[in-house]
Order: sequence, then C-alpha cells, then structure tokens
Amino acid sequence: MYSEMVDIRKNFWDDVTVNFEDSVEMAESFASLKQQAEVLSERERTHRHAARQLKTLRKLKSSPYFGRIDFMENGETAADQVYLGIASLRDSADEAYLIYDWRAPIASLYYDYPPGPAQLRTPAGLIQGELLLKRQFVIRDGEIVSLFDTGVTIGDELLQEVLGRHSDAQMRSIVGTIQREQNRIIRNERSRLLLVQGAAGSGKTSAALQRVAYLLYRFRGTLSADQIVLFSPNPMFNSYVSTVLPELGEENMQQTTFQDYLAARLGHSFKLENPYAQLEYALRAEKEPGYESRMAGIRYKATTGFVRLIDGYLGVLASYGIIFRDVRFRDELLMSGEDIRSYFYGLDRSIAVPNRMRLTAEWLLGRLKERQKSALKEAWVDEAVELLDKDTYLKAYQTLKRQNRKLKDDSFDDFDRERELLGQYIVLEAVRPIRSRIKKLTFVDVRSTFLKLFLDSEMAAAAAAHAGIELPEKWETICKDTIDRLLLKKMAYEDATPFLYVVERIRGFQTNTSVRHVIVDEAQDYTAFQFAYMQRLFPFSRITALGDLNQSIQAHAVNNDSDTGFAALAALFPASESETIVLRQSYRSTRPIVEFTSMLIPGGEGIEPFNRDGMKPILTVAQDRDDLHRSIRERLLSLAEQGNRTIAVICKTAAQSLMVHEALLGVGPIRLVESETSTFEPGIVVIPSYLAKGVEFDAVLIYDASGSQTGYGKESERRLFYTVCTRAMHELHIFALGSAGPFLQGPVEAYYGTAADSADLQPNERT
Ligand SMILES: Nc1ncnc2c1ncn2[C@@H]1O[C@H](COP(=O)(O)OP(=O)(O)OP(=O)(O)O)[C@@H](O)[C@H]1O
Repeated sequence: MYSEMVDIRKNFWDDVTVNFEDSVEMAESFASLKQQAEVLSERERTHRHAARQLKTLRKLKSSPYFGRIDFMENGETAADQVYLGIASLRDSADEAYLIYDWRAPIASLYYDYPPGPAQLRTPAGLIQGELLLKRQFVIRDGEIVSLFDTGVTIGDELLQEVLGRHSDAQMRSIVGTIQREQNRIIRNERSRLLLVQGAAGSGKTSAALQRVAYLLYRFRGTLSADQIVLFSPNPMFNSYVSTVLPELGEENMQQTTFQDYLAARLGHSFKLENPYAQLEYALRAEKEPGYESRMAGIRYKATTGFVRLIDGYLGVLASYGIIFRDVRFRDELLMSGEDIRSYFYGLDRSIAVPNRMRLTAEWLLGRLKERQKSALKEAWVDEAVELLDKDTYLKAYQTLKRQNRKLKDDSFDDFDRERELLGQYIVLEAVRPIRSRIKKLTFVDVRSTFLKLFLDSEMAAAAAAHAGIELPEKWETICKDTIDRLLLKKMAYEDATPFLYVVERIRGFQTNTSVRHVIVDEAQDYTAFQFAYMQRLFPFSRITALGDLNQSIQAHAVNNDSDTGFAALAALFPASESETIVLRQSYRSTRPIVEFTSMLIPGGEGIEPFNRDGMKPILTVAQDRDDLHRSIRERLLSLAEQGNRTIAVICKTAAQSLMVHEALLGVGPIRLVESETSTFEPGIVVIPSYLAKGVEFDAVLIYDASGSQTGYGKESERRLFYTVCTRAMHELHIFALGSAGPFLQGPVEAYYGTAADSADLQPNERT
C-alpha cells in the first residue's frame, strides 16, 4: 500500500493530461488533476489507517490484554470468558473475538461491577447474569508480570502499583484501572452538558481523555478527531496530555487555549492581555493605584449579572444606540454615520440585528455602485489614466478582459474606448477596498458601541432596566477603569470575551458547525461570559466541562464563587439535557499528602484519599533567603538522587520563578517554565503556581509558604496554595521564609512534619 502511494506520488503527472489551450481543454485538465488527487488522498487515508492499525497490533503483541471477566448470563450453563485490551482482536480462522476493545459494550461489566450479580444494557435489551471472575493482568513484552483477582474495589493492587510509580513526564492512559464513577463520565452519551466536579487528582483529565477515545470508537464513521476540541489551560498542558490518545491508537483531537481562540478572533486591532498577565496583576499589583477598581471590574465582569447586563444592552441596541462610522469615497463623504444609523433603525425591528446589518451593507453597496458610475466622468479619473505606467496598463487590460467578456481583443485600438475602459479600471480599483470594508461591516463602530455602555450612564441604566437588574455598587469605578484602557486600545482579559460577544451579536456569529464535542478542562477558571460565548460558537456541540471549585485561582474567582462560570454553564442548558458527576476519590497523591491538602480547604473532609502510603509533607522554615536557597538546593539533589523523575519548585508568580531559577542554576539543568512554554519534559523545573495546574510531579517543593506578600497569606490565596500542594504525587516539601503562613497553622499542623523530623521519615520504596 505504501509503495502504491509512493508510486502515485512519483508518477502523478504522467497520468494527468494537462492542456490549457482553450476552456474545454482546461476543464478536462482540471477534472483529470482532481481525479488523480482524489485517488492519491484515498490511498494516503488507507495507508494512515493501516499504519495506525499496525501500531496497535504491535502494542497488543507486547501487552495483549489487561483484564478478564467471566460472565454467566441468566439461563445459560457456561460462562463467557471475555478478555479486554486496548483494541479488539479476532481469530483469523473463525472471526471470534479473542480480545475485546475496552470500549466495547461488554467491557462496561468490567468497570461497573464487582464479582456477583451484574447487568448489561444492549440495543437488544437488558442482559442479566453473574460476574464469576474479575481478573487484572500486567503484561509486558508478551509476559505476564502479575495478575490479581479483584474483589469489591476494582484494581486496588494494580492501582497501588500504577500510582506508586515515578512519572514518565507525559500523562498515561488509565484504561486498565478506570473506576466506576470515571466510567460514567467516559461513556456518557445522553447529556448535552456533562459537568464534572472532582477533587484535585480525582482523574478528571484522565476521564476526559479516555472519553474522547471512547467517543471516537463508539461513533467511528461519523465522528472524527477534528470534530472534537479540547480547551486546555496552557500550551504546556497540551504537551502533557498529548500522548494519551495515540497510546490508545487514536488521533489527537484539536487542542487549543481559550486565549488563542480570543486572539484569533480579535485580530490585530487590540493588544490582548493574557490570563496569566491578569493573574500576575491580581497577585502582585496590590499597591498600584487603581488596583481595587480593576479587581472589582474583573470580578463583576465574570458574573452572570454582567452577561445579563450585556444581553440587556444588546436588547436596547436593537432599538437605538449602535454607533456607525461615515463611509467615505476618496476624500468625500459617501454616507454619513448618521444617515447609516437612520437607515438601519428605519428597517423593520422584527428583523434580527445581524440581518439588518446585512441589509444595510447591501444598501450601502448599491449607493457605492451609483457613485462608481458617476465617478467615470470625473477629472481625477482622466488624470489617473494619463499617469498609468506600462505595467499597470497591462494589468488593467487583463483585469478588464477577465471582468468584461464583451471586451474584444482590439477594443484598446480605439482611443475613446480605451480611455473609457481604463477609466472603469481606475474607478474599480478606487472602489474595491471600500466595497470590501462594507462587506465586512466595518461601518459599525463596534468599539465605540461597546464603550458607550461604560461612558453613557443613561445607556447603562437602560440596559439594566431592559435586563431587569440593578447596576453593581461599584459601577462608576468599573466604568472609569474600563474606559481608560479601551481608549488606549488595550484589551484587558476580562473585557475580551464580552467585547467579542457584543461584536458577534451585532455583526452575526461566525459559528463553527462541524465541532460535535467541546471538552473544557479546568472549567472552574472560565467566566459566565466565556461559557455563554462558547455555547454560541459551537452551536451543534455537546460540552464536557471538568473542574474543581477548590482550585479556582483566576483573578475573578477570588472570594467569589456562586455566581461565576461553573454555575452559569449549568444554567445555559435545560436540566433535562445536563448531568453532573462528582468525583471525591483522589488518586494522584499519597494518603498523607491528601490528608494534609484536605485540611487546607473548607469541605476538604469530603475528599477520599486512595490508600497509598508515603511520608507526611515536610515544612522547612528558613531564616533568610540564602538559607532558603541552600535548603532547596540540598533537597533537590537528594530528591533527584532518590530517583524522582519530575520535580517542581513551584513559585507564586512568574517574577519569583525567574529569580529562583537564577538562584538555583548551580544545581544542574533546571528548566524555567513560562506561559509560552509548550513542552512538558522530565527533570527539575521552576514553575509559577498558575502554570502548574492540571499537571503533576513526583516531588513538589513549595518555594515560600510564609504569610508575606511573596508567600500565601491572604484568604484569597488559599485555593492557590491548595492547588500547588496538590500537584505532588509522592513527596511534598514546603519551604517558608521567616515563618510558616496562616494556612499552615492550627489543626493542620498534625498533618505535616518539620525538617527536623524528616531524617526519621524515609520515603517509601517505589517501583
Ligand atoms: N482510574 C485510574 N487509574 C490509574 N490512575 C488514575 C486513575 N484515575 C486517576 N489516575 C491518576 O491520577 C492522577 C491524577 O489524574 P488527573 O490529572 O486526571 O486528575 P484531575 O482530576 O484532572 O486533577 P487536577 O484537578 O488536580 O488537575 C494521574 O496521574 C492519573 O493517571
């Protein structure tokens, strides 16, 4: 097959007849080329498919299955033995299934039931029976390394083994040990909105990725990887998860960040702030003038209240208030913004705003055409014709020939005719950019229209009245802050989505109709607006949103829970079309680490640690910065020596990371992770808190857990502190400059040790 493909590529032009002599020949050449290209792309598709299959078969050769169930259907006398692997394998002789794909319906029995009564829902109805055996295998290089018969809790032993290993940097697939609750997420087909609230390390990201693999299998033939979009928190996270689907023999879905999406939509007209710059501001700029007003704005603009206000504003704009620009032709006014406004608002109000915009554009194009005709006789056209150089002259001739079929070859022989035609060309060229701008609806001044809500208190009052809500208490301060930035063409992160939402509701949404599934990881960090926007962008898509409210660290979430994204997302879908799944068990960290981190947040007692042993987190208090850096250096060396493959020194901010990275350079190769970093690699990294979310490390060192400005002291930083501590799989080392901060005081003290105890606390043996 490969050679066939190469052959076609090599001989592509031999089998194509190309002749451009006249239009009939050209059409034939085109058809011939198209046919050849289609044959080639079909062969390429088949080859890609076969290559993937071969890769999967190789994997099966090394590890053919990971589970077996014996299921006795009621009324039968013998049990079926079902082996499960990452793909199905049939006997070449009788086509019987030797191994079932983990996504096949029968595999549900393995994930959903302990030995005992079990049932299976099939298109033919409910099958009831008994699970007589549930066995797990670890097979490497074709040899069974270990096997366990599981009881009530699936995979205890195997999970112990899998979770106890040092990480390979990139995330791994979990198909052998998927838990029942996770299986509900993976196999959910019913809900348009699937919301997952899960504790740190409960397997949300893992479940999401196996879900994608499941959907691609379940709907193969109708759903392809490019119809699924994953919104990730940052580019490095994309790299971290990128190996899971290929490991399962599937192609990766589209992966993007919301920031990239916004930037592409906004174009170059604004300088767009990124969410991390916003967060750095929230964490560091407390003493700067205007800090409180901006923070009030950030918080308010994330709420459903603001979505309602903007919807109210759009309701008002349907009747009055949109600002239009003058349309000019050369230096003269073709149509004033005021006239365009009258025309637009003169149209039938029952027509939606974007459709009225289209009608207005058509009207303007008509006026432009009239002006184009009258311009032909004007003196500036004569002058321009006189000044035409040879190249432009030829270009003009070609253009006119293309556009005007009646133009005979000899038309240019006649002087008057030539002048007329060249005049047409000159005018056409002058009109072209204006026409294109009108088509793009640039005659609507969207920036001024958006600003007007903040500039014009009557408009704001009308919008609030239309929405049936009150303006927030700090509205005036918020307005001032917003106006100052927008006038400088700076687009703050909190304004970007509302602005685009207004723009697209006025000009018409450019929706993406091919995407069928949108997966949003770290969903707690999105605002109500971002979800409202996303829902409109992907009108034919189901949404899977996974998050943890305790890890809400974005600036808008500080002390502000109930009214932001997660809750708002649920409100966008009718209850009958959505489902919420809660994951309480945490798998990432050892029991002592989970017990410690659960003490950091209210409601933490609801988090269930997976029973994996390890040592308590260690607190080291340093007297000064030199002492702190020396202790961290020593700890890094011993952690690396013990075989930890991924180690992170987690700092609070990017600025702190930069400083710490420099201070630690002598230790050996240490990578500094920044917001643009796009690869996740093993080794030691220095990383700012917010970039560490979603990922995990064998050992984590918290740089400064004092209560000072550079540590974690304010109540609003509690979740950030929780988030960084929950990144540790096996060991957590907390350092503090001067003294430990408030989150480490009180009953939590029983859940960590100090550097002095650490000599007695030997890390566990791990595989
Ligand atoms: N069923 C499972 N079998 C084996 N490992 C699992 C299972 N579920 C989760 N894990 C492991 O637990 C760790 C945490 O999983 P994951 O990153 O998916 O959690 P999360 O809920 O997205 O975490 P966070 O919200 O803290 O980012 C990973 O190493 C993952 O492989």
